[in-house]
Amino acid sequence: MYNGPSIQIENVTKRYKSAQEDSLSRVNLQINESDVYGLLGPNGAGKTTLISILCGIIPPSQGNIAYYINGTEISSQERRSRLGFVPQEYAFYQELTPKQNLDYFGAMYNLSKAELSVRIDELLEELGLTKVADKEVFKFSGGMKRRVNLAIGLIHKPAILFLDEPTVGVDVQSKNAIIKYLEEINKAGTTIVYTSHHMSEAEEFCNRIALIDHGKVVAEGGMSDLLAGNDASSLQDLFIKLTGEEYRD
Ligand SMILES: Nc1ncnc2c1ncn2[C@@H]1O[C@H](COP(=O)(O)OP(=O)(O)OP(=O)(O)O)[C@@H](O)[C@H]1O
Repeated sequence: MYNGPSIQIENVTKRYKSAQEDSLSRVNLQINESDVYGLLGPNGAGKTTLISILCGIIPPSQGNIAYYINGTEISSQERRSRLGFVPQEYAFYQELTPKQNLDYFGAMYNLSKAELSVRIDELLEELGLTKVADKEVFKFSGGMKRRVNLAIGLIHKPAILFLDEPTVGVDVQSKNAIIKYLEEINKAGTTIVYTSHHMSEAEEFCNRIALIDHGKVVAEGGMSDLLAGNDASSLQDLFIKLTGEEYRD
């Protein structure tokens, strides 16, 4: 399978309007097609800022990002249909059902009615939501809501999927189901970029990570190389070694 670069991030810097400091400073990273790539770091490190820039929600102040599929750079017009984003906040309408939500968000992409209907049934099935497909989402547990959020980000079968804390606030069963599903779509060819505060989850799930602190990349590489190179017994151990034990409130 081709495994060239999927995303090239060059010198990306972000300073929010009216901020005194950069939230990201000269970030350079390469993410490859087969990667499950973790953006990790303490509170306020710049993870959400970086993932929001990568999926095009906010612009960088400086720097450049290029996206590739099978070695060909994708144009800015194509990005919307090839990139997918699952935000930390719920991105759906609580008073609608999963089916209605997926219909609504699916209509924003150029899918035919028939294609959309097949895709919705497929996602509901794969994410264990078929039985509740016609119930309003506000009645759902945290885990079910997370799975609806995920289904919406995947409705157009993106080649590159960004997820900001996709398993926050869910029980072990839903967390397991979400990670297993993401592993499956990664094996089938989807590049995954994700942020998380769950170190054991990230250690198992990601093959590569960038550790970010105060807007800068402080470590980057393959999970096992990084652990061995820093004499760390676990990702949590590495994290504490490189970012310290002080609170980041
Ligand atoms: N809209 C904004 N305007 C000004 N500053 C912001 C804005 N959003 C984030 N910041 C600042 O940028 C820095 C990075 O924030 P960001 O949310 O990217 O961190 P994070 O690593 O995702 O943190 P967390 O783990 O708490 O979600 C922080 O200092 C934050 O206060």
